[in-house]
Amino acid sequence: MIPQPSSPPPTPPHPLASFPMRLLRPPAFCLTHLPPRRILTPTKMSTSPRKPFAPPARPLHYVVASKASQIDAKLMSPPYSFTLDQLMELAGQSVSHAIFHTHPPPARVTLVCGPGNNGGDGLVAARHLHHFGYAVTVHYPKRAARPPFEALVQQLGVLDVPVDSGLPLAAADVVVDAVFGFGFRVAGGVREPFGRFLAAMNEAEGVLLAVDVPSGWEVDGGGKAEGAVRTPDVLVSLTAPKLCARGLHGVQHWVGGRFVPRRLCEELAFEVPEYPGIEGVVRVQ
Ligand SMILES: NC(=O)C1=CN([C@@H]2O[C@H](COP(=O)(O)OP(=O)(O)OC[C@H]3O[C@@H](n4cnc5c(N)ncnc54)[C@H](OP(=O)(O)O)[C@@H]3O)[C@@H](O)[C@H]2O)[C@@H](O)CC1
Ligand SMILES: [K+]
Repeated sequence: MIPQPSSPPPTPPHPLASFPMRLLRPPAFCLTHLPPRRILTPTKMSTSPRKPFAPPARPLHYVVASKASQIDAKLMSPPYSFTLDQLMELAGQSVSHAIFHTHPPPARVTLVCGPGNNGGDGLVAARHLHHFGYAVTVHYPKRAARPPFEALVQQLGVLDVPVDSGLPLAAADVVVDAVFGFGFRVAGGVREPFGRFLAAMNEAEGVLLAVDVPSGWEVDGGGKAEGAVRTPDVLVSLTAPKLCARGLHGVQHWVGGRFVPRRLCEELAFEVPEYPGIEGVVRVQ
């Protein structure tokens, strides 16, 4: 008789053997299954090939100033119930993202902020740009002494972002015009001290980027106040482009503000563009 090798003792069943397999698989978002993270340095970002621009499939919808303020008022009333702080944060963040796409850091950005909400958008953008690695300077000649503007200036102070009241403008690669938006009144021209700041922006070197509306331009038409800013190199329209942006040539045009409920678009009969992926801004021209 050939001795048979003694068989190993039977392995006891795994405690989870009867557990459904699909529950044992790691979920798709499990961190251990993500590919190793690539750290992008500013240099790598600025040299990476950019996606070619494809115009949007749907035609852009332009709004007049009265429609823009109606949209704002509705957004801040029930049932939409946004606060001004929220809208300003979203607007300013969109501007900072558009700057990142058009002019990645490292770069110097000078923002000129006006007395109203357009200026507030500039203050918010300045904070985000600081965190993205830009060298930021703010010029804010007429500070609004009310919420949320005071807090926005304090937040810049904590980051050591200089907030200057006067001129000359700090030298910059990108100059941001956040002086007037759809609240600008063309009658009577540009009042001081803003006339001097618009003139300084027109003389400044660097890319000129306008927030929502080029300052001094008639929002609803082709007119401009004397001393208005020149045609910007980049325009970031907020929520929906204003009528004065129609027919602009040679301007890189972005729209920001990916938060508008479909129901509001239907209620007020306006359209917003489609946004790619998780972007809060989209280039439309
Ligand atoms: N959902 C969105 O899209 C959101 C949009 N938001 C942003 O708000 C912007 C609209 O803001 P806004 O209504 O405060 O008006 P804005 O254009 O900043 O200017 C008003 C100031 O300018 C002054 N002023 C006027 N004419 C003048 C003149 N000729 N010469 C000198 N001064 C003049 C006027 O002074 P006043 O005549 O009242 O004395 C007042 O102080 C909008 O474009 C967008 O950027 C977000 O923040 C929120 C979400
Ligand atoms: K502006």
